[in-house]
Amino acid sequence: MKKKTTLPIIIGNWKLNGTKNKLNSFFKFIKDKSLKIKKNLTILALPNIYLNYAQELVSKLNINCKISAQNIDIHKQGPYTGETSVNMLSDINIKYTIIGHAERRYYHSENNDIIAKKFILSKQKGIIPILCLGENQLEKDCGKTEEIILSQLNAIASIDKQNKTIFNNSIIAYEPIWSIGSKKSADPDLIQQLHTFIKNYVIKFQNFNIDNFYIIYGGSVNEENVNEFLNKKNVDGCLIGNASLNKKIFNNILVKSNKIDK
Ligand SMILES: O=C[C@H](O)COP(=O)(O)O
Repeated sequence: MKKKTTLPIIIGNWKLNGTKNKLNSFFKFIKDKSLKIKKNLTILALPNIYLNYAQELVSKLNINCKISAQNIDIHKQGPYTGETSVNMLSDINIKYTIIGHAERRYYHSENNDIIAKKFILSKQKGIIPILCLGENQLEKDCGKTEEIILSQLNAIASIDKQNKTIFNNSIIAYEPIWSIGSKKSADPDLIQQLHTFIKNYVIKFQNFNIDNFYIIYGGSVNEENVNEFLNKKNVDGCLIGNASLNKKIFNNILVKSNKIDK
């Protein structure tokens, strides 16, 4: 993000889904609809095996959509079978990666320390981290939402205490775990409040020196509710799972979000 990003940021996360055929049909649809995504920063996060293919496809079709990875390994190279490094992403010109998605935290036991290391690694390589954080249902029920967010932010801030610009050139995706894939999106007013909480943390930590730092919401976002979130202050965009898998729905989300002035 060398120059200021144009908001809103709409990120589709295909998770463990997709084929070459699906990608062809998805981007062809977008192209045919002459989608007005010029205004948005639109990103599609794909399984590693499709990154290069998708990158070439959007370039060939001249579509204004960036391609992101969904994860990186904690190492840059070496005997780590099955992993993909930040160096490899950079080698194929990928500029974004999701870090610390709730599904990585849960299914792959990634803790705050691992995620903080990945965050730093991607920043060192000039790859924009899309850092996911958020509380689970139990933590929410116990009133621990802010405490959890704080511990996740502190893990990043404390990995290099001298670096008071660590959150610059990054995207934070606040995703309450209970809302992911549940069709139970969060209350947009609450999201505004929590995004403001996150932003204030970063402003204070960096002593107002914030630049190219964005906070987006994820969790059961669809074409009906997307603008309820985007209309809120300090909501710079959305991270969308299920609804990004359907080209027509994702297209509608992009068209709708383009009408928002941020
Ligand atoms: O990465 C996307 C989020 O996990 C949200 O997924 P969802 O839109 O299917 O709830």
